[in-house]
Amino acid sequence: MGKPDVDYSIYLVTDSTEAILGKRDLGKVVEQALEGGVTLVQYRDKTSDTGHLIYTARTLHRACKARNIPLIINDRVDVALEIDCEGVHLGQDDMDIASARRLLGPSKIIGATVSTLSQARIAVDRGADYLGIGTLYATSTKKNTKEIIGINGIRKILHFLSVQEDAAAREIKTVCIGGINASNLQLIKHQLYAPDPFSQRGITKTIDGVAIVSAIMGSLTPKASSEHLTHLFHTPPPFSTILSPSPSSSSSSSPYTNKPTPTPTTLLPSILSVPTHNPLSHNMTNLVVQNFAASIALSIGASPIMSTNGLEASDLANLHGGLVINMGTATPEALHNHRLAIRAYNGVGGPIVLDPVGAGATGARREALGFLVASGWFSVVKGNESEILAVAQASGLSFTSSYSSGSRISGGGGGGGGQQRGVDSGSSSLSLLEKAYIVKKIASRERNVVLMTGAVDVLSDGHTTYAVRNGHAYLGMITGSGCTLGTTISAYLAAARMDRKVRRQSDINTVLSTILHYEIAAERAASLSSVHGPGTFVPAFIDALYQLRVEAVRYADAERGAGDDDADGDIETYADEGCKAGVRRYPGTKPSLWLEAMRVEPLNSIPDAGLLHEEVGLTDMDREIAYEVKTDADADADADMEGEDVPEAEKYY
Ligand SMILES: Cc1ncc(COP(=O)(O)OP(=O)(O)O)c(N)n1
Ligand SMILES: Cc1nc(C(=O)O)sc1CCOP(=O)(O)O
Repeated sequence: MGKPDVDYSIYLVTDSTEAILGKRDLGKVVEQALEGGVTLVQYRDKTSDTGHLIYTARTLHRACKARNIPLIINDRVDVALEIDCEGVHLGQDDMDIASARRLLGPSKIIGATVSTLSQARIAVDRGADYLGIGTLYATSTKKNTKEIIGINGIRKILHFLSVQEDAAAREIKTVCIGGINASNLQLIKHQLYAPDPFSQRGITKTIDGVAIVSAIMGSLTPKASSEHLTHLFHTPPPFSTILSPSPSSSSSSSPYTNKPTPTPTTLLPSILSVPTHNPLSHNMTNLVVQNFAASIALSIGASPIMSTNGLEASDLANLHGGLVINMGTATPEALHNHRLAIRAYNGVGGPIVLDPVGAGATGARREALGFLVASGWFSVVKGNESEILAVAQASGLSFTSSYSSGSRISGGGGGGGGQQRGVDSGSSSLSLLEKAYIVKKIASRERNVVLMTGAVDVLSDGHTTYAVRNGHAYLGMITGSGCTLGTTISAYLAAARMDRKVRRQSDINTVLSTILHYEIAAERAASLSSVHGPGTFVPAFIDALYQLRVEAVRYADAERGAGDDDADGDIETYADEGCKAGVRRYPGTKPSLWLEAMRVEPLNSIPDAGLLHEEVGLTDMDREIAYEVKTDADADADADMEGEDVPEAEKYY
């Protein structure tokens, strides 16, 4: 008999302990889970004697066979042989795979637990059919787990398998295990699909399924729980619905070809969407910039709310706004609130901007970043060079520079290897291509937009990468210009999702529009004769943000043919006193628009030439992230952030 074609998607691993099963009958619970759609069952019983194991295994096998679902026996090759079920699952301390294969023959399924690259390699070589990779997150179901490897540990093993020469490694099935439940399944699946823009194949391995114990066996309604988990596995999370490309589309034609360079015409709709929809910009930002951020949001046509209370985040998330999480002055309590808000916005698909202020400065901040990254998904991550390098590390990436110093440039170090001192950006020793490579690699892995700010901003969504040369040095001399760019991006993303014309465009174009609005406003403000330095720059900058927004509305109106200052529609709404002042000062907006001042360079070919070194072992950060998730009880932020000793943040652009 040939090996069955196995669907690994929802892999039920049973548990007979009272803590999970209670007084219920194992067979009945498994029956209900089968009704709910689990696709594979493993009988795992660590305490019963052999007679009982065989008796129970037979009962379960009957139930599974009735639904054409394979039954796997944990640890015990003898029991599997005796009842002639479909296979076994073997841990590192169990019978070795090659011996099991000899006993069971080629038609049986053999799974192996792995938590390291070498274990994965050996399991493939010895003929395993699938790998149970774990422990993903710590779980009370199994207290003696050997190593909590977190998302990054699983990513490394998947990546390792995908770059092996042999098809056996590349094609072996994989599930992950440990702490998986309905609240994290979609995020896990999303995070473990990590296309590699620099891989010849364009796409790297992802998991074929999730192995679950307590979320089904401990449920009072195993059928409903299995149905729900099945649904979640096959449904993209709310936050990813506008992402592209899908895994299938990426394999046929390369998704990494760059789109045409944006033009004022293509960017204008997203500029207009903010005043049109007046989106909410929900700021969980640092103490230093709250006032400034609110003023900036108002000036671009958004509606700011500076709520740091996680308990009201779900109400706010339902108002279709955008959230900014800014770590500038994060405390343990703030992190706890951030996690609540991240979950609320992810739950409804609302955009979130992460501004990891000062993430490279201290261990506490790196931990905080790990905590946030493990809490959910961010539409955009923006930061200066050292902050983005810290994000790379939290994402399990480390880089070796071959262009500049030849040194290791993994996360947290400022300026190509030095320690970030404050939260200011410091100097850089990375070349533009190195920055582009790093930004593209993270964006591709996280499937979001990553923006590294600096004299030249670099942004990428993993497919398209741009360098933006607009802006003015005064932005780097005032407090909060980086933070308030985050606020501006949140409003733009929210407006894009509310706008029929912009909704389908990729987030990178929305972020690009935001940067251009922001930085061309800075250029304009700085050029005024009334501006003598950073002090006079600030009010002029707020004015200019406002004026550019008004001019864009007028320009669009003129383009549509209305042409006069008293036109109806959008123009009527925004033609207030300040608007008229703006127009008097900058007449002749038709037919040209300030967007024509954009200095955007598409970075079409970023070489792979040894820029990246992906670590093969687990980093301390991986363990930290895994630890943060394991304690998931939401009260855990407190202890983790003890010892925060960084002065209140001043964020320089
Ligand atoms: C799918 C899957 N993956 C991993 C395990 C763990 O197996 P093992 O290492 O043998 O540990 P115990 O289950 O025996 O505690 C598994 N059972 N299933
Ligand atoms: C059986 C098992 N093996 C693990 C490993 O890491 O090898 S973790 C685990 C228990 C998973 O239980 P739950 O889904 O309730 O978290």
